[in-house]
Amino acid sequence: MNSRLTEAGLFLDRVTIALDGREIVTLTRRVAPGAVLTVMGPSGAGKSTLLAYVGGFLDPAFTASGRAYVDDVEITALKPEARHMGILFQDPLLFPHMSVGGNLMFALPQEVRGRRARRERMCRALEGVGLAGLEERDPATLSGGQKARVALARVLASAPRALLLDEPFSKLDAALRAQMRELVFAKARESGLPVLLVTHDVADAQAAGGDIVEIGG
Ligand SMILES: Nc1ncnc2c1ncn2[C@@H]1O[C@H](COP(=O)(O)OP(=O)(O)OP(=O)(O)O)[C@@H](O)[C@H]1O
Repeated sequence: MNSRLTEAGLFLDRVTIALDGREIVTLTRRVAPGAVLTVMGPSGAGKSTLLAYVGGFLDPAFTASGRAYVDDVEITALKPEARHMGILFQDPLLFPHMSVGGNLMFALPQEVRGRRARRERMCRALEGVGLAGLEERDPATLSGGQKARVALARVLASAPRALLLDEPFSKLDAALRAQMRELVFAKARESGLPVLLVTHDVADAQAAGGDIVEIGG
């Protein structure tokens, strides 16, 4: 049954999402490890809805058919937490009552055992986004760019199998935005993570360098 699934990455097989009987998304795409599929289209077209489908948190108002796979494993019926998706939104959504390090520790997989190993993993994740030494900081004291990096480090620390990015750069100014997207795409390549990127910004799509899918319109 799985004979056609011979490649790693994210595979969306005849995914159709409908709202009130009307199809708003229909697509078949493969996203290779480290590659980015950019999802564009007008407001209300269904871009975030597609991410919700892949993440497993589609609102019951929608109906969906088709299948989703990560590394040849079907995830269509799995609960969100069993899909291991790394999700970034417009806002970094850091836990305000935890230090930067605490935010990362919280996201580490349970398989990373022992205080020392967990701390080491957390420090390495921070270092990986250029924020070594900031583990004790209160997130409220960070700049917007630093918060975005912590959010990325937290997602990467969770050992995701794919990244779902919903306008993650849109609140950053132009220079930071360019830096941040380069960092995200570099990390995705380094970790071999397929990426679904929702954006309105053509420059994001160009920087991503992968396929672009247009929804709606
Ligand atoms: N929970 C929900 N119940 C019913 N309809 C919804 C729900 N969430 C979204 N919608 C509708 O589904 C459609 C797709 O919404 P979605 O948020 O996916 O669009 P989008 O392309 O991401 O838009 P934007 O670019 O503005 O973020 C819209 O018509 C929206 O009004």
